[in-house]
Amino acid sequence: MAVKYELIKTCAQTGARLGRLHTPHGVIDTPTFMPVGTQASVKGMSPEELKTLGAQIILSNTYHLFLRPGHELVKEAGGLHRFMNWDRPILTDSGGFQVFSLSEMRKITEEGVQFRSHINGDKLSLTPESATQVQNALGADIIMAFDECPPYPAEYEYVKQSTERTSRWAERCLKAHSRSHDQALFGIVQGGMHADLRKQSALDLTSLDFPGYAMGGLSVGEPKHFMYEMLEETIPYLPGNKPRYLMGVGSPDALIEGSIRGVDMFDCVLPTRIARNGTLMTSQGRMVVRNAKYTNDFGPMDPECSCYACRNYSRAYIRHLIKADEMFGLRLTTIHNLHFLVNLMVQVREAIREDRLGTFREEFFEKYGMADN
Ligand SMILES: O=c1nc[nH]c2cc3[nH]c(NCCN4CCCCC4)nc3cc12
Repeated sequence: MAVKYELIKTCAQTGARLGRLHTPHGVIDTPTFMPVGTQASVKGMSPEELKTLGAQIILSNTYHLFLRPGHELVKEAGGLHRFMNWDRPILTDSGGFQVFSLSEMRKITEEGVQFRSHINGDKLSLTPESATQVQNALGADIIMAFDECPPYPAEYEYVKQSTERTSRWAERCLKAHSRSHDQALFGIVQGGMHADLRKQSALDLTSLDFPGYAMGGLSVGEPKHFMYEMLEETIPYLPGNKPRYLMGVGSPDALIEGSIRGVDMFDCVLPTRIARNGTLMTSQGRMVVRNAKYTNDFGPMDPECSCYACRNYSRAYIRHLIKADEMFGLRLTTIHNLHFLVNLMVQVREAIREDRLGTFREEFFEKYGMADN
């Protein structure tokens, strides 16, 4: 098994676990946050800067790379690691979610999904087989089964049909997955906000014995407590010796709450996306550095932060760069936000090691201010 999960310990105070995920391109300490590099680049970041801030694995998107530049070109370049000069682990999402969140004119059948490219309107399709073959060509260490992420809200009957189809698609992905690479194919549990459908989906997928399991269909606009409830309804049916990946989740509160419930892997565009409009995650909560009140503030963005941006630049300078539309400003806010979440997971792992993640949660929320950001 080229990708192997090693459970180190479970937190005595919560259901969190400390682990290490071994992959062909290196080891990942879990729980982990994965920066998102949708089009084979974490926007504005060099691989060296990502390593300096502590990123151990990054995510890229099959949908985007399938549309542009095409998986054949990436394969010809020697695969995604070579193409983007990132020699650590990569995970690729399978494309189903992006088809529904980005493309026009979609048609979903048992075969797969037909859609129009959001770039040039070309009529395209993805199936469990083709999405798996594209990911085999891209060469990520961890690839995802092709699934449907039902919209929220959705009728129970629709979610039931969609979830059962996703289970059939998962089996087709396993059959299509070429074993010639050392890639691990993870299954994605669906089931909407319905405990019975979540349980059935987990049982269907674990019967196929994937090396890891994602929980999809969440972080789609539902209230956060629904998401946490669905984690509690799903995780008991997933094997303890395999990693659990909560897709699309990246606010500080959700990373802590998800870790407490036994999630090992997270990804989200949130830190990089809000950085590009000058919003920062700091130990004192969210801060909009382009706000006029920072015009003459010559202190660091976050006094408690040790990132390159906070050690070398002031709020006034970064505010100026953003107001002046200088690229460097957004690079600094991105460096900070990514470092903030990667470092938050360092603290979460430390708290698990010391059996005090419940206490850490209280202390963090006290300073950061409550959830939903
Ligand atoms: O069910 C899923 N299957 C495959 N990939 C997914 C990716 C997902 N990403 C999200 N949520 C992303 C939410 N994100 C929050 C910050 C702003 C942009 C949207 N849910 C997901 C579910 C899935």
